[in-house]
Amino acid sequence: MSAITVRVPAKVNLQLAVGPLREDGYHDLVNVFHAVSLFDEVTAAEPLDADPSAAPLRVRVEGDLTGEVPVSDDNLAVRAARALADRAGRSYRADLLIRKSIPVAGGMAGGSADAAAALVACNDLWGLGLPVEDLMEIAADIGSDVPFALLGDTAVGTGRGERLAPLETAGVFHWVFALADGGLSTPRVYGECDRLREEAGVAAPTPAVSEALLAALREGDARALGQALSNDLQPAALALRPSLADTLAAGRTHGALGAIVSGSGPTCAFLAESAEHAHELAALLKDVDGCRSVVTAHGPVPGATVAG
Ligand SMILES: C[C@@](CO)(OP(=O)(O)O)[C@H](O)COP(=O)(O)OP(=O)(O)OC[C@H]1O[C@@H](n2ccc(N)nc2=O)[C@H](O)[C@@H]1O
Ligand SMILES: Nc1ncnc2c1ncn2[C@@H]1O[C@H](COP(=O)(O)OP(=O)(O)O)[C@@H](O)[C@H]1O
Repeated sequence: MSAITVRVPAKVNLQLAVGPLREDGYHDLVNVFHAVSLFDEVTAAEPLDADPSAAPLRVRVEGDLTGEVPVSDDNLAVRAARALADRAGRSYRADLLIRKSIPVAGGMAGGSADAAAALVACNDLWGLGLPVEDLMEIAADIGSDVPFALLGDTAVGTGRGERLAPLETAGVFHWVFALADGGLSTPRVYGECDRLREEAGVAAPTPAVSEALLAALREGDARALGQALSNDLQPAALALRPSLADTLAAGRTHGALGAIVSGSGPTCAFLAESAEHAHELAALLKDVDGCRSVVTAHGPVPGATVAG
């Protein structure tokens, strides 16, 4: 096969419990990931030119507002492909094309998604046949959120978020995402979370999964899920981007079952009662100040998958 395309979802964090800062610079987490139907696509193709002096891995990015995405070796998809080639012990070549719909630096793990998609696409293109367990290991070295983009659906991540256990869920949940202008840096938001805790004299709690959240997921109870959503990074994201408080308030006023910053933000996630309610809510939210655009999506959906 000379080109493989992989579709990979964004995530929203249903619970993000942030524990103490570890010596390695990461925080211990309980991170309940939920994959939603907002997708990037990554195509890995055999390079057409046979120039041996050309870079073995090249990347192009298409889509709106992709200015912040590096097209160098720093691109997470390139880093993932390189790590896979290193594991296979050979200098493989590929041209990667990323079609981005997931907001950049938006707290929806778009870069991690592209890395996971590149692993699946190159594993196939290069005929390596590595099992998903091996891809998971490589994924965790690229970033804490990358293993979940391989797995998809709904799962709880512990450690720095890379150790995953799938969660039982029932039914479909309907979401509205309010995308903001500009991104927020993940390390900066974690740093602000530590600073706010220090300022308030509050010790970081040991993270624990919410039983109410697990029950809501098991029962497919959107109303209970809306009540159980929580994000310890939200106060930090709001401190760095105060206008998000207005976006969240607008969603609640318009009847969202739950309103939360997605991960490190600045995307805000709203849980709706139905697909119809999600579309109504989206129409009402699109004129809120500071909101660049609004998209609807459902979850859970599978992780990185070769397109048919
Ligand atoms: C906050 C979350 C929630 O799912 O995602 P985003 O909302 O940014 O997408 C994740 O924890 C982001 O995971 P990811 O974006 O993969 O981060 P990594 O590359 O592993 O780490 C980037 C930086 O974030 C901080 N970091 C990340 C994970 C973690 N458990 N503790 C941390 O303190 C560290 O400063 C680290 O250097
Ligand atoms: N393929 C990629 N897509 C998006 N961002 C990337 C990618 N590769 C590297 N990056 C860098 O990673 C940063 C965070 O990206 P992203 O995963 O979109 O955000 P978040 O961590 O908030 O979910 C971006 O600002 C960008 O500089």
